[in-house]
Amino acid sequence: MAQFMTPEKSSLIKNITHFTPNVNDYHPVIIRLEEISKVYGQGDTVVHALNNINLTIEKSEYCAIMGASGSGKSTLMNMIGCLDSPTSGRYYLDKIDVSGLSETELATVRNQKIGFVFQQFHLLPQMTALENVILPMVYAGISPSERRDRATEALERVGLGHRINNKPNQLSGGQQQRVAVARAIVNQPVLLLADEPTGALDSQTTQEILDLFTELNQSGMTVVVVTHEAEVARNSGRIIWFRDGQVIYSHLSPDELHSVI
Ligand SMILES: Nc1ncnc2c1ncn2[C@@H]1O[C@H](COP(=O)(O)OP(=O)(O)OP(=O)(O)O)[C@@H](O)[C@H]1O
Repeated sequence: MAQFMTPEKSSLIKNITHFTPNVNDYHPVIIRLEEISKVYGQGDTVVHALNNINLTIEKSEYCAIMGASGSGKSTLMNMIGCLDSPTSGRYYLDKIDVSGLSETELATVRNQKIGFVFQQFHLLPQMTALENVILPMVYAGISPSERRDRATEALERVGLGHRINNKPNQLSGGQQQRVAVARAIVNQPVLLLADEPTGALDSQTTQEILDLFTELNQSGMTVVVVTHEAEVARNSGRIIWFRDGQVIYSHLSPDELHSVI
């Protein structure tokens, strides 16, 4: 990734504290949360949205985060995605201690390390599929000629090589989510982080997106999906179950899910 960084971004990353890696580790830890808490409000209105979370996710794992409404899933997703900072605790993403980073540094880490997929796709309507996928590479400082090649390749990978010049309103919901996945993977992130990625899709299209996640995971991508849907969680290899801001089960298998819901 370093060759794609602008000099400013490269120096930012150099200043970030690194977690000491275990060189013999075949499954490097991509996400390590140590005693992470997130507290909103104070006094009578205090909410412990995350309460002393310890969690690790290794490279090439495919995890689903589940739990009742209000259990802390979105707060955790924001934390893992470097969109919010914890009240206390440490978070290491790909061995970088991100807990104490500034907004600018967090934005750089997000751009380089994480691909996001959201329920509502969040594509820019005036841009073509290709231009939408090119966008994160502009922020990453990649040369214009390389941007086009890589965006085309990413769209081909999600099965949309024939629709690269279509705008979002000329594509189905499933196709728009595929564009969003192409945009998420184009900077070769260490983590694909999806928040209710099939919430706006019908069951057939849901399966297509789940198959795409499986394929990406089988090629080595670490995938974390926040979901309410058992069907989506069962597609993963490991389910993390939340209740009241705490991890109740950290390693449920898809077969064990029926005993919890
Ligand atoms: N900005 C905020 N200010 C105050 N309380 C908040 C804030 N954001 C979340 N909370 C509270 O933190 C707790 C966890 O919320 P969170 O949104 O993480 O849950 P969730 O599991 O994602 O819920 P849902 O499935 O309904 O999206 C809830 O009690 C919520 O009301």
